[in-house]
Amino acid sequence: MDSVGVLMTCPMLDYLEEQLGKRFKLFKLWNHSSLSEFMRANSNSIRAVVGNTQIGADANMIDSLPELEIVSSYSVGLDKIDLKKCKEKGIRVTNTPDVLTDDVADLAIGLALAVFRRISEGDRFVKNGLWKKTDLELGTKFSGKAVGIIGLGRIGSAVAKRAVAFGCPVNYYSRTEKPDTGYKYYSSVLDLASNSEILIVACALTEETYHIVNRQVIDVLGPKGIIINVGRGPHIDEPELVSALVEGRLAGAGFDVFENEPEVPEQLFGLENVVLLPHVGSDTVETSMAMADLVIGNLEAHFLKKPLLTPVI
Ligand SMILES: O=CC(=O)O
Repeated sequence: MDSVGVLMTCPMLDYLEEQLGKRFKLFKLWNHSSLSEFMRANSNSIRAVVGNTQIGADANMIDSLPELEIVSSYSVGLDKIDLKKCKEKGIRVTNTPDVLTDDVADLAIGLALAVFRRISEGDRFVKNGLWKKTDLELGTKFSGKAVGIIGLGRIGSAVAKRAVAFGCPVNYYSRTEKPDTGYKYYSSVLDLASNSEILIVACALTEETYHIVNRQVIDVLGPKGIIINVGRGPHIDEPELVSALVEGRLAGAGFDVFENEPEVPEQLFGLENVVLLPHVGSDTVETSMAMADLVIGNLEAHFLKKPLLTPVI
């Protein structure tokens, strides 16, 4: 397979780069300053693209690669891939589900705890020597709070399971009610928010879920409410969320994702009740390796004409 051209769109994991380099003819897009020159010279050799949450395969890229057969994404999210175009052109698509579910769900609960119990704030407080002068303000209990989950897929269900272990009643919104969950279903996000004390966004980003958390949702969650986002930045109307936090119309928030990563609204930097992470939901050693192995396994399966491990298309 070492003559098969595989294009990586941006740096991901050293292990993935090494392993792809051992098996395929690897092209690294970020090493080329002129995209058009790169495409002119190499587009006919590239049969696979490996993208991620930053750079996937948009319509432009797909159209520039006439020999493209497969997009193997180093992510579970597919929002950076033009799926419609892939379908039209018969290009296969794979992602990395399941292996990252636990990590993302762990992080959602971690962010909730960090916000409710002031963990990041307390860390800054101690490191800045403030403990000698005063006490950290009281936190808020997390156990038992009504948790509202947007999206009860793999990750949302794993978040729900963890929330139950904290004694939290679980509510959820999804397009359709899931049978036999034991959780309370709401067919509107607005109703979910008005019946929850913490809202956790865990759904896929699609046209329907863009800005699924808007001003109205924020307002019904109210000044005691907390929002956690481990989905995608564009799930939330970010300027509205920032205003709500700055004006005290929300109690706090924890974000792993933002609308224009790696840009983060600077108004959030001074807010102690907001915990910010650089999109690291699946970034553990164990999970990153497992994701890389899936990316490679899907490519190998495709070029050996075997069934894909985790096909999307
Ligand atoms: O955000 C992470 C992913 O989609 O894998």
